[in-house]
Amino acid sequence: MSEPVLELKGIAKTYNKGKPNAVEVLSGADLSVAAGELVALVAPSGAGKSTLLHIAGLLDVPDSGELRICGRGMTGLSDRRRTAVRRQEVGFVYQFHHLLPEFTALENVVLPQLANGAGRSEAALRAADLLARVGVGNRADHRPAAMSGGEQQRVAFCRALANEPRLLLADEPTGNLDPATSDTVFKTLIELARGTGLSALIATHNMDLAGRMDRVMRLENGRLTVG
Ligand SMILES: Nc1ncnc2c1ncn2[C@@H]1O[C@H](COP(=O)(O)OP(=O)(O)OP(=O)(O)O)[C@@H](O)[C@H]1O
Repeated sequence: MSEPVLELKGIAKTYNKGKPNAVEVLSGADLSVAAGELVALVAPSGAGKSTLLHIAGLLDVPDSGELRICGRGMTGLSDRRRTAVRRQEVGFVYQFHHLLPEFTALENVVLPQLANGAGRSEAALRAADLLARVGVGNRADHRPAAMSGGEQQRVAFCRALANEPRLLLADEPTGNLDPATSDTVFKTLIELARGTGLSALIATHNMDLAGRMDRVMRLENGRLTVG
């Protein structure tokens, strides 16, 4: 069997450590996500979901514990190496799309590829293909403000997958949408993930949506348990 794409072992994180306002958020979180596996992350508000996703995506560092991405240990890596791993192996989707407002949908999906060394025409082809796959090919020349919330979020998925990451991390990716749009957009995300064979850890409050994934993990009291 191939090695896990994401492995967390004993991850601990306390904000403002040693101060009177210290907040212990993670206290030994363990998780392993296999290649091609889609895992839902459910947690009460404030339980540390975003903190966990930021650590898994190399945007934050734990106080202790071990993080491995695609079999490689991340402890002690320089900022430069961490940025390179994040750019190549990890895609992020947030609750709000965070697309660049002055660029079109296509350009928003092209730019991360250029930053990763791709040529312009190759990047444009891939962007157009991704946009078509999630049903917004006809919005490629629109700026974010001229798209619906569901369309903006579909473009955000494409941007997250632009550099063919092995791991997708999503923090309530449809939390900002009405229930019907959320449902169709979430389905699109799952189909896209399944179609590209990537692994994903997707936080959601919606148990119905979580149930469509391979496994549900619950974050509570600083630890992860089977949901
Ligand atoms: N930079 C910070 N400094 C101090 N405390 C923080 C910081 N970031 C988060 N926290 C606290 O850590 C806890 C976990 O925050 P986090 O954002 O990870 O939770 P969450 O599960 O994503 O919450 P929500 O579902 O409400 O978005 C919260 O109590 C929060 O107030």
